[in-house]
Amino acid sequence: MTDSGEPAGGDLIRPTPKIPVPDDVAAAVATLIRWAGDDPSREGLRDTPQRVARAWREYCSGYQDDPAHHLSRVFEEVGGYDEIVLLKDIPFQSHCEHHMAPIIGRAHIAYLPKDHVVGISKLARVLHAYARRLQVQERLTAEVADCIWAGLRPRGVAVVIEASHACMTARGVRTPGVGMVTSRMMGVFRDDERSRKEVLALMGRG
Ligand SMILES: Nc1nc2c(ncn2[C@@H]2O[C@H](COP(=O)(O)OP(=O)(O)OP(=O)(O)O)[C@@H](O)[C@H]2O)c(=O)[nH]1
Ligand SMILES: [Zn+2]
Repeated sequence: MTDSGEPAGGDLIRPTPKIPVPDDVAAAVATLIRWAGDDPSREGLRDTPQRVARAWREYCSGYQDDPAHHLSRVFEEVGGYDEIVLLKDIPFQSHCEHHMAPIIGRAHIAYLPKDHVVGISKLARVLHAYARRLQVQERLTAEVADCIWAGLRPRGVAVVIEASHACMTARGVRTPGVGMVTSRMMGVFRDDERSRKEVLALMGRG
């Protein structure tokens, strides 16, 4: 519980603020509903264009988030710790840029520090800042790795992302149960096979 008596992480479960939706955005959603075969003026759909528009602001809130900013505060007093730091199994949601359909997955993000570390939650914040945009999984993986590489200047970065794409499971080829795996290895994790094996083993992908 926080000081105000709310459950920890309460700001994540507050109702979405009712930001004003521009008329043309709501009209576009109403057009889509009509095109899908329904009547946007019927009672159950009356507020849907505004709701959908606000939902999309939330799904795409990463455009208002500067990923590099999350890595600006680092800690140097880590008792000489110079082994792998791994944040494993981070759940995330994104949307594919081809169909704007959900991408749901997990990321494993590791780095080998040189002389400082970052607060561990910041690795997840970097992931979400890029995931909450229209994406392809390859670019998401590369952007997360590149951001950590540039922001922390570590000896190595390894990012592995496993995800399921609703554009493949719920439509199109309709193949449920398939997962896409992408990875980006930088520094020692790219150049040294032993380090790469070690980080992949820690990720459970040895
Ligand atoms: N490489 C990659 N492809 C993706 C990702 N998300 C979606 N796709 C693919 O993007 C492709 C878009 O292909 P198009 O032929 O233009 O679109 P489409 O006719 O809807 O294709 P189908 O999904 O095969 O029905 C599809 O093959 C999707 O599976 C991603 O993150 N990475
Ligand atoms: Zn897609």
